[in-house]
Amino acid sequence: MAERGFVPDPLNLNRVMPAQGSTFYEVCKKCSPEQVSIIYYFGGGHMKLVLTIAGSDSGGGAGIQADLKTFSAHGVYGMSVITSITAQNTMGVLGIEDVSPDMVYLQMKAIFEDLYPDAVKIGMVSNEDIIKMIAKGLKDYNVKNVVLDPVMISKSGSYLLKPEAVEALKKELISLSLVVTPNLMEAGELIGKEIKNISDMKEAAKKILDFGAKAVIVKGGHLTGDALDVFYDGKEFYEITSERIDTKNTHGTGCTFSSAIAANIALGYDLVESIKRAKAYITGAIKHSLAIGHGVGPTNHFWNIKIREV
Ligand SMILES: Nc1ncnc2c1ncn2[C@@H]1O[C@H](COP(=O)(O)OP(=O)(O)OP(=O)(O)O)[C@@H](O)[C@H]1O
Ligand SMILES: Cc1ncc(COP(=O)(O)O)c(N)n1
Repeated sequence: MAERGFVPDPLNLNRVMPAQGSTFYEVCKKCSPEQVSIIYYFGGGHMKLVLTIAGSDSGGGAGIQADLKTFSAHGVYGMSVITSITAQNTMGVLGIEDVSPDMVYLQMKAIFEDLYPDAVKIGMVSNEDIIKMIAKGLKDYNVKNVVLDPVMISKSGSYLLKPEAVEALKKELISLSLVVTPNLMEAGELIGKEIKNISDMKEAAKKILDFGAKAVIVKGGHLTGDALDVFYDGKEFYEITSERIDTKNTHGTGCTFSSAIAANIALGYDLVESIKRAKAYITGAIKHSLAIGHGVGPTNHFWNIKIREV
């Protein structure tokens, strides 16, 4: 059944695709979270572009790999600036090798001078020199719509940001961001106080906003009870909640959530709506997470896309 320029998926896979030549693109508003909810636009030339500046996770569950999968699951065109290469799997991080700051800048130049993104997500930034170079790139190319995930320590306990670089992250990147997405520990590091409850989360959001971000969402994934995140934009607090899913397979949740926010911003949703959509997406990705590997398995980035029944 064709509607508003869309035709049914020719493979009859319960997915809707745009009619040839259509310029219409949107995420399906009618679909329930359990249904196929992405409509792909294949008309060419109209895809939104989203960039991730982050570390590579060889295991594919977090970092650049999670970000690009998330972008694809939202029907946006994904690009990457790699800051560090990690040798990593579901059990831990075996090693980290940082990319040189000059090479980080060159990747940014290559992208911004040709494929200017509609939104940018920043994840693992590793050290002070890389942070300064990213800040320079964002200023040189007047980059807006930055979603900053201040990644510090992996779930498996490895430092992904050198502890002495926390100040540089605060000083150089937060003020260039549309929204910052710390988890409890990261919010605590940024404000120098342990975060234990919702009232602490609100206090942290306020203080981080004072560092110059336009908005902050403090994620409560590591609390108990419902998975409650606190959003603050300087005017209002929103508590964005979902059921807590009982699974150990949560590798890359933060990366996936922040990338989904960036993808939704690129698609044209306002910040609060982008966060609500990203929350629905990460909740589904955790619900359908993958019990692969021997440790903390990854989320399922394509849970909402029915590709083929097997
Ligand atoms: N078990 C869970 N059930 C439902 N939602 C969850 C669960 N764990 C995390 N979340 C949600 O996932 C999103 C990411 O939060 P989380 O606190 O896990 O980020 P993070 O610690 O930065 O992730 P990462 O360690 O992968 O960087 C938030 O919206 C959070 O509420
Ligand atoms: C390259 C990279 N970036 C981010 C994370 C955080 O993800 P998690 O906390 O789930 O390990 C990671 N492990 N690796």
